[in-house]
Amino acid sequence: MVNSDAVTASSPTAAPPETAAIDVAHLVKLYKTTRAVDGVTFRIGPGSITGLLGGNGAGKTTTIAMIMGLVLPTSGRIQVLGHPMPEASAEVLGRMNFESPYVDMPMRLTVRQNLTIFGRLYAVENLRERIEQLAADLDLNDFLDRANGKLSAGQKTRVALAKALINQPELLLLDEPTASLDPDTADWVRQHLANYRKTHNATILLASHNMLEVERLCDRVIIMKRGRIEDDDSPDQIMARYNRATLEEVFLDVARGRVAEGAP
Ligand SMILES: Nc1ncnc2c1ncn2[C@@H]1O[C@H](COP(=O)(O)OP(=O)(O)OP(=O)(O)O)[C@@H](O)[C@H]1O
Repeated sequence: MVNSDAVTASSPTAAPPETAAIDVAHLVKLYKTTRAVDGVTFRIGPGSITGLLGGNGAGKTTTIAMIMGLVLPTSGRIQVLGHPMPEASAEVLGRMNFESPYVDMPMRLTVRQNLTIFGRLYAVENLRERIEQLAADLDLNDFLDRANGKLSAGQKTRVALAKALINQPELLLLDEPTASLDPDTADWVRQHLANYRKTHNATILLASHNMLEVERLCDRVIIMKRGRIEDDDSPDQIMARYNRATLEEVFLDVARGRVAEGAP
């Protein structure tokens, strides 16, 4: 159960710009005997890009799903844009959005129809123009009137990103945003996300298996292993601590149980 008293008790009286975009404390999710998330605490400032790294089953998707309010935590508390989740989801959901390759959009509807439905759900103003803008930005025009089910995996990923940006969210949660994209398109999507963050002062939390992506895009990296946070710092600091030149090498160290220098 989410402890809303704890939220009230620890809420800072600071001015809104200092309110964390995401603030989670002692988050736990149990699936029967599996501790998918096992006591996770972090705070993410507005306007930052944070990467969630970890091997298969580390708890990244579950963490993101709880922040979105899609999965209820077993215990712990979550605040998003200064509001407790999932209690205040009505106030918050319109200001955030997410993308996951595991959540498909209706297959028979065209890309334009799908974006129209999501745009209406988010009460987007001037929706037709917004869809045209996204189609131009994300290069969707060649298949805007094709059924979603007839797109390639990479095209679907771009459509999913358009859906995630339709309401110009302040907070964007991305689960492997460049999965199944070719290197050129993936690089271009990363550039788009970096620009979006800059122009909208948006906060982005992304789960990724692409270490280079995280190195290039993220100010901060949270490494998860078996539902817990194993490390949390800037990519440079983490690489320095493990005495490694790339995050990929750090990832292998963590996966194989090697310990960082100076670790407790
Ligand atoms: N709905 C569910 N029911 C039961 N167990 C689940 C469920 N969802 C996730 N799990 C389990 O919780 C753990 C964490 O899964 P999660 O999907 O959060 O990991 P992940 O870090 O996103 O992994 P991946 O990189 O493979 O996507 C895994 O052991 C998984 O099997």
